[in-house]
Amino acid sequence: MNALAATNRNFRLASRLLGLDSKLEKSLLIPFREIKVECTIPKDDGTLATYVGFRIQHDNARGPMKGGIRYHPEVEPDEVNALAQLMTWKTAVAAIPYGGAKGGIGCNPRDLSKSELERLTRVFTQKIHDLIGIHTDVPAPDMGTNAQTMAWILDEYSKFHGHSPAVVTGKPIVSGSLGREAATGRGVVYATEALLAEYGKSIKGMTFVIQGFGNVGSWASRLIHEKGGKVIAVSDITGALKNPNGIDIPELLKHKEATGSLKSFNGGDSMDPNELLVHECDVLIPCALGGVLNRENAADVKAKFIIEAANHPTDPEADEILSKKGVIILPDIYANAGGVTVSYFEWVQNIQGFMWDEEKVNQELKKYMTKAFHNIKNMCQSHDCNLRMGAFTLGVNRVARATILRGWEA
Ligand SMILES: NC(=O)C1=CN([C@@H]2O[C@H](COP(=O)(O)OP(=O)(O)OC[C@H]3O[C@@H](n4cnc5c(N)ncnc54)[C@H](O)[C@@H]3O)[C@@H](O)[C@H]2O)C=CC1
Ligand SMILES: O=C(O)CCC(=O)C(=O)O
Repeated sequence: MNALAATNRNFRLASRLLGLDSKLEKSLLIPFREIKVECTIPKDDGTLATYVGFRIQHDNARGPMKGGIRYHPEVEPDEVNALAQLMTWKTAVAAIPYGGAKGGIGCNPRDLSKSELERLTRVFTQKIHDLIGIHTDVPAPDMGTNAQTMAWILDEYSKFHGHSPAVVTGKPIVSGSLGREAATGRGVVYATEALLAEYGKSIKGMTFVIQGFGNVGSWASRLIHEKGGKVIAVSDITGALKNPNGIDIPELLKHKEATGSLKSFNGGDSMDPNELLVHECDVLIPCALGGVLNRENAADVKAKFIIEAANHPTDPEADEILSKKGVIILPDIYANAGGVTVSYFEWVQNIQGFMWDEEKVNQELKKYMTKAFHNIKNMCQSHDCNLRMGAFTLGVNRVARATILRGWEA
């Protein structure tokens, strides 16, 4: 099932549990604005290349729209639409005053030089600068983008509107927030701890398999390792490796930093990346692409818990198979909300012109993640549903209430 159909399906199931009427359902589902732009840049060799960029602004009933910008060859409008909608429910689950948006450019950032990436980011910003803003839509990093990308967007945007650090989050520390780079991975760990505590378990001594070793996957791995969890398999686009005794994550981070790859690390054996998702473990954490758990592999998954650090890693068909097997899934719109929560702290700091220390950022993040988990559990009890529907009903209900209060449902 494609990402948008899957997201719409989860929304409709939640809407039914909440008893929303069809007019309100429609107004919650239809995106506010869909932007598509062609970005032509000179390549380093003098030829011209054109890339298609999107920004889908889904909903602003609860505040400015918020969400990352992804650079990946598979970026296409339906998926960006789904990701934008997920942001609307995620910011509501996290109880931060934002709506949802997402953007992306169809390109392979690994094939572009740094100066080509800078030119592409600046052209994209020139095309959308009038449609984003501190109180309208605030982008952030996602797959294939990082703090440097955000610094280029800020610089280009500021040429048109004056210096405006709060127009993007996930920026370098000079005007960003301490703790933002680690925030999604840290939030994943807080969420995992909250879930495991329900089962009388903790991270220490449990086995973890992690798909993706970029921003989210590497921070989640590092923090799990620090807490005594055993990361027994990891993968990225360059390959996968396993070690039943636990991978030395600090050494792997050094190896990745030095070589740019997981390949030829001597602290583990290489493995088939497709086997990674069905590898024996206590906790599986997908931290890369959407739809990786699907009807082809769901029946073979051996993990007892799945923490959705990636956005929409589980196809609805897989959801059904996994839930019949008794696998507990912590859904993306909660599990990876640490990133956007610290983005909110960054935005607040930029607007106030006052920087928090890292301890305060992490303490506040833990407070928001813990509270959201308990709010989700309450929805699970009152609607007799699983964690995904608990999170969806929580998020959709908050957005529905704001929509009605603003008189937008008609
Ligand atoms: N960066 C953030 O703050 C947030 C990211 N997310 C989600 O987390 C996921 C990862 O994002 P980031 O870590 O920021 O991206 P990133 O670009 O820093 O890292 C992505 C990682 O996935 C790996 N990867 C790509 N294709 C793969 C494949 N076929 N098999 C295995 N690994 C593969 C890459 O090699 C890389 O290690 C995405 O789904 C993103 O939407 C969610 C919330 C916030
Ligand atoms: O930090 C943000 O504003 C958005 C992060 C994001 O794109 C996501 O949570 O999927």
